Amino acid sequence: MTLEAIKWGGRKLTILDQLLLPLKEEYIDVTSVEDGWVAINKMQVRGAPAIAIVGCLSLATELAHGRYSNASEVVSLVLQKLKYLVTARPTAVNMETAAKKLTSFTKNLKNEGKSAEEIVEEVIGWCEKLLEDDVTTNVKIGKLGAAAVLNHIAGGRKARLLTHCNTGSLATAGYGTALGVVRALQEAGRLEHVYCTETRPYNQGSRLTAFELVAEGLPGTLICDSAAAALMKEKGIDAVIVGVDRVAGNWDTANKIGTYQLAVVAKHHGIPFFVCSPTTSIDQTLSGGADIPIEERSHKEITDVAGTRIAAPGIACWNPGFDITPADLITGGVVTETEVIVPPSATLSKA
Ligand SMILES: CSC[C@H]1O[C@H](OP(=O)(O)O)[C@H](O)[C@@H]1O
Repeated sequence: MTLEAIKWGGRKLTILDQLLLPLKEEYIDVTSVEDGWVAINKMQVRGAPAIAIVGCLSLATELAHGRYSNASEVVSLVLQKLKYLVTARPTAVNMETAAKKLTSFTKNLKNEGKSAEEIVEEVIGWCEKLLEDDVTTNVKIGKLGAAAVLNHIAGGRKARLLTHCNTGSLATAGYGTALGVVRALQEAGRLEHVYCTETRPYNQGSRLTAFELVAEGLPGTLICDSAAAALMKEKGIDAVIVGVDRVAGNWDTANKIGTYQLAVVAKHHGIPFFVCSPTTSIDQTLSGGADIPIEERSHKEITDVAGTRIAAPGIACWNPGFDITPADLITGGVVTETEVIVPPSATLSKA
């Protein structure tokens, strides 16, 4: 069974409220672009592919339930709403990529002389396809990533992995990216164990990945973020595998805060480090990781636990949501739905 974080049926959108997991499984209605923006910004839905899908489907449901007098009205509404959705969270590029593609798709429809009703229908269809295509993309990433991991394991042994943050069914339309690779290894009978970090401060690992591992019967163990180096030294980890929020043209990669230190430690231990990236997360407009905008999140995520302040009053905080892993540390490669690319600067050898 895979968890369904995004439900689309009868032109209505409901999403699993990830702020309540794992204690409550509750779906909320998203009836407008404003609802979609808030759900993304508050992280009721999160994960780069899921952000784009929910953003676009929030537009689809709003369009489906509106009335328009002419094609120009629909087109300018679509363009304006897409610009707004891109502002909900800055680091993951997927919403921006989808907005660029849908903007030019919509403009073309008008140039072809389509009516308001036809444009509405085609835009809705485009958004629905984004949802459908994501699962297919993830399954391909899973297969390619599993084969790439197994290439580093001699003698038909099963894989022992470490993953960070949540990249599974909850972060995508289903199956997942890095967690899709874990799933593919399990399906092939080649997964021995997967360790997941708790992923402070939002705890995507302990709240979401652990929830998915338990729900799907995958052999998993939760560790503190600070146990990662000891784990690599003592538990015979074969590969570290993570998702991405944005990959720059030179393969520098933005992902959840803490990813960079895992890549440094993996390199020290001679463990291949993989990032799983749908091609929609690759931003060729940026030449390097320094150009990727990093989201800073509320200090409350560090100072408070479950609504109760635990940090010393008066302390200053710094809470970047993401960090940049330089291309030379991505020694296993960037796994997309079409290929595995090892950045030319990445070499796997023990420090
Ligand atoms: C499959 S993308 C998952 C991606 O989402 C994370 O960020 P957030 O939970 O803040 O949306 C993260 O960096 C993951 O790798």
